Amino acid sequence: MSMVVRFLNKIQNDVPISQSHQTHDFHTWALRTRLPQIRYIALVTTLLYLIYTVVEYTVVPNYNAERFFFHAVLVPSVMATVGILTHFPRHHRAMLLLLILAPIGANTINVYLNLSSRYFVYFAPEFYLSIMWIFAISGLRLKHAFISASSSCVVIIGASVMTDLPSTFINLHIMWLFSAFSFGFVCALVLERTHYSLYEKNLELAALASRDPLTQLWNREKMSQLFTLEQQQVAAHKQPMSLIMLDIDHFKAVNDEFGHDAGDKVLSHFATLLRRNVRKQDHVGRFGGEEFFIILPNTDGTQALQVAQQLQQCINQHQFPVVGHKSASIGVTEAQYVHETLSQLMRRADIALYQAKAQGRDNVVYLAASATAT
Ligand SMILES: Nc1nc2c(ncn2[C@@H]2O[C@H](COP(=O)(O)OP(=O)(O)OP(=O)(O)O)[C@@H](O)[C@H]2O)c(=O)[nH]1
Repeated sequence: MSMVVRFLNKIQNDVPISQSHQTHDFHTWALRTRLPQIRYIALVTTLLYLIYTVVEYTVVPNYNAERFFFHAVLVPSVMATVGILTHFPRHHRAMLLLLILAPIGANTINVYLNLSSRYFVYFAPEFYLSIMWIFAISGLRLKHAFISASSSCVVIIGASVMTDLPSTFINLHIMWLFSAFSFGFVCALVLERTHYSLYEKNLELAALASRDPLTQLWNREKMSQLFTLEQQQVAAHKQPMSLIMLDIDHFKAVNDEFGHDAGDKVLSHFATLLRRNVRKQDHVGRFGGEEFFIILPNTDGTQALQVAQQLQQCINQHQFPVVGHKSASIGVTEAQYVHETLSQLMRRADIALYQAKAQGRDNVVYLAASATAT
């Protein structure tokens, strides 16, 4: 079985998921999108089993309590539980386990109740429907559906060949099982691949929606989200957090003298320079125009001031395309308290930036929260 699972992993990874964490993210995302399907199919299956109980009562001459328990109580309650568990993310593993085991159980019950009875042919379609249900209807991902369907087939075929049913009938029965398995498998594979394309498109759209197209830095909305996430760390671990705001000096002159395209190139170079000279955990964004800002998690004001001074040095030493040397004015501040908003922090950094400009540009100014407190 492990070889088969490895094979399935390979097919899925050809999907083409390259990194394992991305595979994990995809399956988490895919499960979220399939939850309504799992919920409603579980509900419909529960109801159909109850109807089936009534029909079965009219078909089987010696209808007994055992049949009633399996088809009116056990299977419907398992499926109803699956449906209910879809509402509780903490229990999704248990839900999936039940969803994998339920069809194996239902098929084993069918084998137990009907295989040796002379009415077997009437009940055989349940096997074929069940295999299709596992792959194409249940909402299970390919690997889990494969485990559930192949285990069911082992039980069904194993029990069928041991009966004294005519071999021609057994051959036909296995043929139908094989057909249901093949159709179901292909259907689940195609569905999973389609899901993965959707997931990739989703990622692309999310990336487009969160980046500034010219510099590829985060845009303001994304910076806001990142700030909120970092704030949770600040609250949880009592870590400091700082903000740096940068504005290229006399940028209008670049556009006026060298044209808008040259201005764009300077902006892109400036963005790359910032990204390369901060830590991986820092978030660099473009505020619009020639203004940039950096969120520095786990960094106090003094450290942020040092980072800003290093950035100022890098900018001064850099030769920008077409225009050569450019400088920037920089405002620095530290978050004052846990619930300070990004706008409040930016306002303070902006005041510091304005002071840096007022002091003749190419300057770094640090503004403590207490300096603006009223
Ligand atoms: N090339 C280019 N220019 C832009 C872009 N966004 C804004 N600008 C220009 O950036 C310039 C900003 O100029 P100002 O705000 O007057 O400031 P400045 O000339 O940099 O002067 P100081 O900030 O006072 O040093 C304007 O000329 C805008 O047209 C952009 O995406 N590309």
